[in-house]
Order: sequence, then C-alpha cells, then structure tokens
Amino acid sequence: MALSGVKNNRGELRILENLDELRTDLADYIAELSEAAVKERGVFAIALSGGSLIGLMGKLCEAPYNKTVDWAKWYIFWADERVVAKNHSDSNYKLAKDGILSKVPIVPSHVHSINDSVSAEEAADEYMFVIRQLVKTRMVSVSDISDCPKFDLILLGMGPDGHIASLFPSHAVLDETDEWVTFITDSPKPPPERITFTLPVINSASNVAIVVTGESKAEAVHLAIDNVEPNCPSLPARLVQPTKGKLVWFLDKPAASKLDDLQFSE
Ligand SMILES: O=C1O[C@H](COP(=O)(O)O)[C@@H](O)[C@H](O)[C@H]1O
Repeated sequence: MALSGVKNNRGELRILENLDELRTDLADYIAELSEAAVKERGVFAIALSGGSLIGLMGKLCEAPYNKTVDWAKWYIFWADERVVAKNHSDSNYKLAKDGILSKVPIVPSHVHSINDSVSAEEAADEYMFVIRQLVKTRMVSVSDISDCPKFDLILLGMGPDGHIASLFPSHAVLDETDEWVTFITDSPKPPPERITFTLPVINSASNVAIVVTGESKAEAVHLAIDNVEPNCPSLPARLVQPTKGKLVWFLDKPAASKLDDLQFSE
C-alpha cells in the first residue's frame, strides 16, 4: 500500500509499494499535469532528465496514456545533458528518444535537444537562446518573480551522492544565479562534460518531481528530506525548493527506508 503525505516542508512524498505502482503513479501524475497545462495554456512544457527516470516513465507509452495524452501539445526539453553525440549510449536525448519519444506521436519540431556538435559552453549558450525564444512566444511561461522560464514540469532523478540534473554536491555551479543553463567539464560521474539547468530555473518551475528508487539512494533521500544535523547545504537535492511551484518526491520503499519516522496515513 502506498504512503503519501507532506514532510518538513520538503514537498509531497509519495512512497510506492513497488516499481510497478511507482510507474503507474508517475504516469498518472504526468498525464494529469499535461492535461491541466494544455487546458490552461494550450501547451505542456516538460523538461526530462536521464538515468533511471526514463525507464520509470515507460507506462506513458502504454494504454491508456498513449491514446489519452495530448502528445501534439508537448514541448520537450532536458534538465541536463551529457556533451556526447546524440547517438552515443551516454546521451540523455538518445535514452529518452529510444525509451519514450519514438513510441508516442510527439511533434519532432517540439523536441528541443542540445546541439551535440559544439563545445559544452557553446551548447549551453545555444540552448539558453532557444529557451529564451520560446519564453518570448510563451511556449514556455515566465516566472512572475524572476526572469526565469517557468516549465510546467521538470522531472529529475537523483544519484546516490544527492546530485540532480548535472548539479553535483559542493560544485561551484550550485551558486550559478545569472544563467538559466550552464556547463561543467569536471563531472565526478562520467562523462565529464555536461550542460545543466541551474537551480534558479529548477526552482521557478510550476512543478518539480524527483523520482528515486533503490536502497543505494536511501541515505541521500534521508539527507535531502529529513531535518538532519548538520544540515547539508550543498546537497543538490536539498536545494530543490520551488519558490511558488509544487515539489513531489516519488520513492519506492527501499529508497525511503532511511527516512525518519514516517507517520502518513496509509
Ligand atoms: O548522470 C545523471 O544522473 C542522474 C541520476 O541518474 P540515475 O540513473 O541514478 O537515476 C540523472 O537524473 C541525470 O539526468 C543524469 O545526467
């Protein structure tokens, strides 16, 4: 049976019994946000991550979602990307294309992937320019408290070290507040060159979901969510605090196993 509730102002926690339930709950959540955004704005601007998240989104390609979701209204972005060719096995674009985008009727021109034929710095600048144009035409909303884009949904995974997107613990890039998109060339997890949304962009989204499974991530989940002493100010996942938006954690039981006293109603 799933547990659900709000904890420590760290967002809504959804703790699912097993991966199958998590996949279904995640697909329902994305489909509902898509429907609401299309009704309100006529489009749905969604940013994906790489890693295990894509496999966990797989139910969206199955009935009923493959027929009921208004795929033509989706605009797809990436919260982070590895600076490799688009056909490389490390590419977050390739992962999403093979796992989801090639299986549903997304409009190809709505897929905003990163230029893989330039340097990390140039790719970050180009990507920011593309997003800026889409903000101007309101395909992507704009935050009313900063000049940041306001994505309808940013989907994040989390590594065992607490990294989200390509924002790694104690990395200087966590302090980046001027740019929407930036780059790193020293990622502790290969490949070293990556581009990533910055924290101000992530925290300006209308909705952010962090999807985490497996016991190897339980300690990072505890540090990111619980009131721990000393606090972990440089743990990226803890810095996800949407200013006006809503944060939801999707966890399986092993990932949630080190959380302090859960007292949600079943
Ligand atoms: O390198 C990355 O890792 C994170 C987490 O991946 P996971 O396989 O442990 O879920 C991912 O969210 C990010 O997009 C990716 O570039």
